[in-house]
Amino acid sequence: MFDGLKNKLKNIQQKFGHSITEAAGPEVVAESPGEPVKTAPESVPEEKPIREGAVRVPEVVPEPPAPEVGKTPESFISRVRSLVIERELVISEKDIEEPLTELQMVLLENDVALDVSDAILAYMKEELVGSHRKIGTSVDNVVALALRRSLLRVLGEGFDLVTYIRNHERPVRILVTGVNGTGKTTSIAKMGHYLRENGFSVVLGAGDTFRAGAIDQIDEHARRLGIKVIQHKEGSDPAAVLFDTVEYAKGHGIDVVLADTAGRFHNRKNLMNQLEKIRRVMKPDLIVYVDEAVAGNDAVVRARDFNDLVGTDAVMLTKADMDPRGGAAISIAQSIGKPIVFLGTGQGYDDIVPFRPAAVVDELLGAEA
Ligand SMILES: Nc1nc2c(ncn2[C@@H]2O[C@H](COP(=O)(O)OP(=O)(O)OP(=O)(O)O)[C@@H](O)[C@H]2O)c(=O)[nH]1
Repeated sequence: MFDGLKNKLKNIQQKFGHSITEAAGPEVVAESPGEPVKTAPESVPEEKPIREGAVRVPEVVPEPPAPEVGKTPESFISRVRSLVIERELVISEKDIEEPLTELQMVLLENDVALDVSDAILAYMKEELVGSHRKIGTSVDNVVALALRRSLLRVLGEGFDLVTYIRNHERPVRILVTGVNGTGKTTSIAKMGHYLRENGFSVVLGAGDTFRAGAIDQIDEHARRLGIKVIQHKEGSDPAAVLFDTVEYAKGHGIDVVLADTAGRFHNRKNLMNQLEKIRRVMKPDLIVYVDEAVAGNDAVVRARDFNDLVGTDAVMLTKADMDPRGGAAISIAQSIGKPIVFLGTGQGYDDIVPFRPAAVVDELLGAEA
C-alpha cells in the first residue's frame, strides 16, 4: 500500500537531514550524533625531576589574556563545551527551502491535493523552522518527527464506527453513496461482515434499483455472508426500498441498516435529486461516501462535490491495495473536513481496514518514526 510515496518520502527525509546537517557546519558533520564529545583533558604541567639540594625556581608562564570587562573568563573545556556540546543549531527557513520544494513536488506527483500539500509544507515549517536542535540529537529523528506530526495533522482523527454504533440509538441507518464502479456494493458487503464480526446484527437495503444486475449482485453478497437483504424489483423507487429496510430493522431489533444506492455522478441532476429524496425518506444517521483510492485527486474533487450536494459524514476509500500513491488517502479528510472510516484493501470480505491515522503514518514513514 502506498509504496511509491513511501519510498519518495524516505528520500525526502534524507534530503532534509542533509540540508540541516550542512547548515550546522563542519563540526556537526564530523560529529556522530549521540556520541559523547571527546575533549582533551586540561593540561597539567609536567613536574621536572629536581636534583638533590637544588632549589626549585618557579617557571615563567605567560599571562593569560585579561578577560574583557563584564565577561567571565572561559576555560579551554568550557569553550569546547559551548562550541560542540551545548551549541544549538536554530533551523532557518532557508536551510530547508530546497527539500521543502522537493517535498511539495513529491506530494503533488503522488496525487496529494494542492491545498493539502500547502498545509503539509506549512506544518513542516512550523515544526522545523526556529527549532533548536541540540548537537547530539539525530537530525533524522527531528525530520521524521516533523513529517509524522505534519501528516497526522492533515489526516485528522479518523472515525471509529464501532464506538459510534455502540453509543447510538438503534437501528443505526447508514446510507452509502458514490460514483459508478468504485466498489460501493462490495464495500457494503465488507462493512456488513465487519460489523457482524464486531457483534452487531445487520440488514442490507438493495437501493440500487437503477443498474441492471445490481440487485442480484447485492443479493449474492448477502447470501454468501448470510445477511438479510431487502429488495424490490429493478426500476422501483429506491427511497421505498430503503424505507422498508429501516422498518424491517425496527421490527426485528436489527442494529444496523446498510443502504446501497445507484452509483451516480454529481453532475447527473436527476440522480442527485433522487439521492436527496432517499435522504428525506430514510433519514440516515450517517452518509458514507465511497470512492477508490486509485482515483487520486479525482476522488477528492468528487468527495467534495458529494459533500456539498447531499452531505457526507465519512469516507471509505476502496482499492488502497492497488494504490502506490496514497494521495487521496492523505488529502480527503483535510480537503472536505470529513474523516475516512475504512480503507478497502482487496476483493475479499475481510479486506477492510478501519482507518487509523497513526497506523497510516507508520505505514508511510516506518513504525519507528
Ligand atoms: N482490489 C480491490 N478491488 C476492489 C475493492 N473494492 C471493490 N473492488 C472491486 O471493484 C469492482 C467494482 O466493485 P462493485 O462493488 O461492483 O462497485 P460498485 O461501486 O457497486 O459499482 P456500481 O454498482 O456500478 O456503482 C469489483 O470487481 C470489486 O471486487 C478493493 O478494496 N480492492
